[in-house]
Amino acid sequence: MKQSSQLDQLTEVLNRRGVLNFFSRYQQQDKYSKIYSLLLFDVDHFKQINDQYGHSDGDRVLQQLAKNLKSMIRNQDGFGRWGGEEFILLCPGTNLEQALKVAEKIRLMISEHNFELEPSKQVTVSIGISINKLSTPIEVAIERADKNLYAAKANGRNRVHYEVEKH
Ligand SMILES: Nc1nc2c(ncn2[C@@H]2O[C@H](COP(=O)(O)OP(=O)(O)OP(=O)(O)O)[C@@H](O)[C@H]2O)c(=O)[nH]1
Repeated sequence: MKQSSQLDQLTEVLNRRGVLNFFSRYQQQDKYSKIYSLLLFDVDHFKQINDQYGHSDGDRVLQQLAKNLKSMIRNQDGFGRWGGEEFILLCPGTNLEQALKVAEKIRLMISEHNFELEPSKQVTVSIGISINKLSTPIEVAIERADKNLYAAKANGRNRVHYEVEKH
């Protein structure tokens, strides 16, 4: 059982503190994986959903989204709500090819899910990815993923973005 101080009350997935705690345990204890990937995703035009259907339907969308995600991630992954309509998935030992597959699976699953909004509406997410060494601090990994999330939004939303960083 996770402590309630580490769970988000609305969606019952890890909250920010829970994600940070998951990460520090992973970074200290993992002896095998040399890399981790981080997926940062954000519901597209969520303000419009709130405005059109009301805040409680908006809340329900976040709850269903979190529930669906929880059912498809691996045991070793860490998943939580980073804030507002933004979620984070941390995948130990996952390379770019695998991360792109996971992200695309999530994107497609959300875009095809019936959120039972009336009138019906497609809900989509944009996803930014970063691939990191085990020693990379989570703040850096998030910053990298956030740049890619921003690009995914700018390129039209409902998409996954990853760009190799130039050093
Ligand atoms: N219902 C509900 N709304 C929330 C919650 N947390 C944040 N929001 C709303 O989420 C909305 C986020 O809006 P923006 O940051 O403008 O982004 P967006 O409309 O999703 O647009 P893009 O991210 O650019 O696609 C705001 O209107 C917040 O009020 C929550 O717990 N429940």
